[in-house]
Amino acid sequence: MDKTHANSTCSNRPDLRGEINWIPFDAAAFVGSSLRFVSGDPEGNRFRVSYYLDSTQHLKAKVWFGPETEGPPGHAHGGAMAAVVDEVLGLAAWAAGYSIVVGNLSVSFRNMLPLHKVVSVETKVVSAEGRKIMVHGRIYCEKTTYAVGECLCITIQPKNINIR
Ligand SMILES: CCCCCCCCCC(=O)SCCNC(=O)CCNC(=O)[C@H](O)C(C)(C)COP(=O)(O)OP(=O)(O)OC[C@H]1O[C@@H](n2cnc3c(N)ncnc32)[C@H](O)[C@@H]1OP(=O)(O)O
Repeated sequence: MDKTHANSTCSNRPDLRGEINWIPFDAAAFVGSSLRFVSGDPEGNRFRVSYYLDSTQHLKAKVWFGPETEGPPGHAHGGAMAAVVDEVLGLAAWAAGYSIVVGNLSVSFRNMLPLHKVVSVETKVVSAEGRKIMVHGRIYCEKTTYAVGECLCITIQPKNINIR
């Protein structure tokens, strides 16, 4: 059997269902419909994304990396992984109640991510000091970590961002 078809959680099918105890999170209802770059095209060939909150209210995402995310042959572009980390970790801060933009993003690429793969993204708001909200996260599937991110978010006045 093709290894990539060996189990349903890492299959080639864009199965974006959440895991047990994850509840769907409607990002557009929360921050508006501007998040088109990563999660705005659920039928497209770049990314397909579903958001969830886990039982501890941490934001999670299931992400399919489609053929248009290609960088190295057959694998995701580092910028594609960074874009996912940027959106998901930034959104995690919003989901935790902070109106932010991302001020600084660090992404460490740990393994090449095959195209057509569904992976998970986990997030955790690790600190909030003044206007600085630090969010950590990771793109992974089962025991494989593809990228690790550290995202410094800076709070802004909600009136300074036009949510639509
Ligand atoms: C509805 C939207 C939903 C979005 C969901 C999230 C997903 C998308 C995530 C993104 O991609 S956001 C887009 C990419 N980010 C940007 O375009 C941000 C561009 N930068 C800015 O707009 C400003 O630089 C920023 C609002 C971040 C800060 O400007 P301010 O003038 O408001 O703050 P200031 O420069 O006074 O800094 C405030 C504090 O933050 C710190 N800081 C600001 N920018 C920083 C930075 N880049 N790195 C480290 N620290 C930074 C700064 O040192 C200072 O620390 P202290 O209070 O301790 O002195």
